[in-house]
Amino acid sequence: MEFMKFDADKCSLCGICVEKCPFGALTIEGAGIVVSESCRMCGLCVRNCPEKAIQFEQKAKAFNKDDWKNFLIYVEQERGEIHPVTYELVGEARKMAGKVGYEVNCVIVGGEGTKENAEKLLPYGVDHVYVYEDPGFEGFRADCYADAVADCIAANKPSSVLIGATALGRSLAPRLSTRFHTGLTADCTTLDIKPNTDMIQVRPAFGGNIMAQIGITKSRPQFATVRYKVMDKAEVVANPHGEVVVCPVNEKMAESRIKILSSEVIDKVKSLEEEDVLVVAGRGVRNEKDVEMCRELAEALGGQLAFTRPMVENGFGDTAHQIGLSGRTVRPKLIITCGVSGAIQFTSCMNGSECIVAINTDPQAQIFGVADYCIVDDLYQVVPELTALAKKQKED
Ligand SMILES: Cc1cc2nc3c(=O)[nH]c(=O)nc-3n(C[C@H](O)[C@H](O)[C@H](O)COP(=O)(O)OP(=O)(O)OC[C@H]3O[C@@H](n4cnc5c(N)ncnc54)[C@H](O)[C@@H]3O)c2cc1C
Repeated sequence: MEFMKFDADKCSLCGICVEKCPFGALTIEGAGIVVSESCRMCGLCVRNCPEKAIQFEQKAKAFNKDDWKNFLIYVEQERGEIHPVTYELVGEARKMAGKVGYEVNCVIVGGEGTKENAEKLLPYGVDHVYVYEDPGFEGFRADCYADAVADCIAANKPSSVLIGATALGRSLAPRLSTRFHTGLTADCTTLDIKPNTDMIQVRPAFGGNIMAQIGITKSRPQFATVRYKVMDKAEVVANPHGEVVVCPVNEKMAESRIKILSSEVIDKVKSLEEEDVLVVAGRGVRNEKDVEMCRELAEALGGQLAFTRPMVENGFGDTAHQIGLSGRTVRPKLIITCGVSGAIQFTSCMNGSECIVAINTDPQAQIFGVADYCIVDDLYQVVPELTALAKKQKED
């Protein structure tokens, strides 16, 4: 551990630090103390050392970027299935890896069935999938999952680690970047790589007013989380060449301080990102009753209703159904916008949709710049007609 300093002359190898460490991060090896990535810098060893032989070292040691190579992607599992954001991360990593000659590797942690899931990644051109499978990893717990991924990072020294910006990913990524005393850029929307292997990480900042380019230039690995549905999914390759590597799991690694007393599977509601058809109500929709008119169209098409930000702010919908920089990014097969002007904060998060239909009375509305079908008309005429057509088609 780069930030802990041991004074071998003062250390009597009494073992008190090893005993006091709540994370099992210290071991006596030979004539010295070795600190692993499990160290959380809690300082208990420093406080308890009778010889004052341990100190925090504030300044980072010189490091060589060339010692850290390749991409590592954290593979999230959700009820035994690989989260689809993983394939998007693989796709993006493969593009960047091609520019600097890196491998694209993955790490997957979980209980029974994890190795089988690991095999599913090989057709997408992944070089190695490191598997940490143990009954102790059944169900996500941030502490022991972080131990396993940290073990993989320490063993393989990746230059960049990509994690989905999901609820679990957002819990795991900062824990890992803190352990390795390096940077994390959360919620990236674009990634690229320079010839010197520094990633160019772009994300909205200051509430979406600017797109910031962030670089982690003085440490490795570079951690980034990426929102689901922002990047293209990896394509299957013609000649997969990768391999699954089963990594040893010791008892300590799979041990969590979080005990799951009971769990209940709740009916999964499709998120906006997973939906194939979306109807968006913008400020051209005047009141609650008219919002229901748009909902009826969404339901007739077998999809969901979404909103622009002003509509959420006015209480017509919840934030989980808001599209845009301060909401969700979506790429459905069909999106119909009703009374939406097409501000950049909205369009930048839906312009990857396969088919965009826009209804707006203003022929100059910006939304028509990204739409495949432009309906310059009153939504109060068009929406009921579309709903009637969709219902009729269902019946036929
Ligand atoms: C930092 C920041 C972050 C933001 N994040 C988001 C975000 O995440 N999501 C988001 O949506 N916005 C966001 N915004 C706000 C964004 O800039 C726009 O203000 C917003 O998207 C506009 O919403 P709107 O299109 O519903 O309303 P308006 O811009 O008011 O557009 C209403 C449209 O309806 C049309 N219309 C009116 N009546 C009818 C009718 N009868 N039939 C057909 N068309 C009609 C009008 O011609 C008009 O074009 C953000 C802004 C900032 C500064």
